[in-house]
Amino acid sequence: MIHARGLVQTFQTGRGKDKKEVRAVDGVDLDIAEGEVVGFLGPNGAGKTTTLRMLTTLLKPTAGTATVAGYDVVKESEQVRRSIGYVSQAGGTFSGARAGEEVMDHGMLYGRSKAEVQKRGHELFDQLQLDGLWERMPKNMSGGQKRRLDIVMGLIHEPTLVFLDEPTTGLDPQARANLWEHIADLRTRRGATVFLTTHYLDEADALSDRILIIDQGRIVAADTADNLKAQVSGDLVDLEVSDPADLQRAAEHLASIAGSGSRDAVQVEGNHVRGRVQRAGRAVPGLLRSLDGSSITLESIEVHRPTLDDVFLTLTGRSLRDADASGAPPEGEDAAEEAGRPTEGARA
Ligand SMILES: Nc1ncnc2c1ncn2[C@@H]1O[C@H](COP(=O)(O)OP(=O)(O)OP(=O)(O)O)[C@@H](O)[C@H]1O
Repeated sequence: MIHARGLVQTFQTGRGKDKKEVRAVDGVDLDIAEGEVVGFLGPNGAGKTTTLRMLTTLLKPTAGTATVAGYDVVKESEQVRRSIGYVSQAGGTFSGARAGEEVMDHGMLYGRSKAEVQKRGHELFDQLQLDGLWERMPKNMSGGQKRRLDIVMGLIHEPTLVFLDEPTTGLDPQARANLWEHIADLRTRRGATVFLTTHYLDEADALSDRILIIDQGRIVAADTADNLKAQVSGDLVDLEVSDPADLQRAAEHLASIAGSGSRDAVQVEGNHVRGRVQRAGRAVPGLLRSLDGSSITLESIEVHRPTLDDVFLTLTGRSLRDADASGAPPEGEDAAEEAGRPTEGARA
């Protein structure tokens, strides 16, 4: 469904001697099969949107090739646009018509009959909790309602390949949960292929069959959430020691079952000692006995299964939450080769 080889996108930023080149996407290979839901995860500025814009034909690659639904993104961009649904991060601008009319126009643009679009449009309004808003002007909708209308527009022509750029950003928790259900449904009921970017770890985890992690323009991991988590060595054991004088001794006990067994495998912070332990569920009872035997008392003990953030930390040495590409130039400067962005409001 989606295949890319060596995709690169560079942007020129700054002027005169401050001029520099940003490699927003730096050699991305992708293979996404029909019916897969793939989560594209990475910190701000990692290159997610830029990759998506190349795949949806909005930006011409600086180098590399990609086919989407069997069509070349550069040579057959029109066919690519006809074959996909796209919900951009920024959302669309609307013409000033009522929401229902916008949806009707958009669906009919794709050659669907009026009756079909009307039926599907009302269904989507219902499913995305926009019921009663068919006659409302988008400009009089709340941010969350407008976001959901963007999603209706991206899905109205029943595409079997859907690109969603941070679909749930700006939605309240209930609308978010509702949209998750809808995305899961796209695959199970309609057999659609979904490629979604997100920086919400829980979202990627809950929805995706497979997760691609991008950092600084490069894919650093591609696997199921479970397999990625299995790469992180062990569960995090967090001991809170009652008496700070016992911290170093507690650290030695934890180190004896953690990672390489060396004292470096554990960290001390405040009253806490933390380290990664293989199969903590089995190792912890013995640890508690040995701490007890040394008269070290604990306030608490917690065991955390690895998260996708731990995966990112293991791969890059940074936490996904703090890994925003600092020092990156502001977006929108001197965009290179904007490849014929469709008219405002039109979604491919
Ligand atoms: N038009 C542009 N001109 C200059 N630099 C750009 C442009 N668009 C993106 N960049 C830079 O390219 C890098 C990748 O940006 P991109 O928007 O693809 O990241 P992202 O992973 O989607 O981030 P976010 O989660 O914040 O949307 C960033 O350093 C960004 O500042």
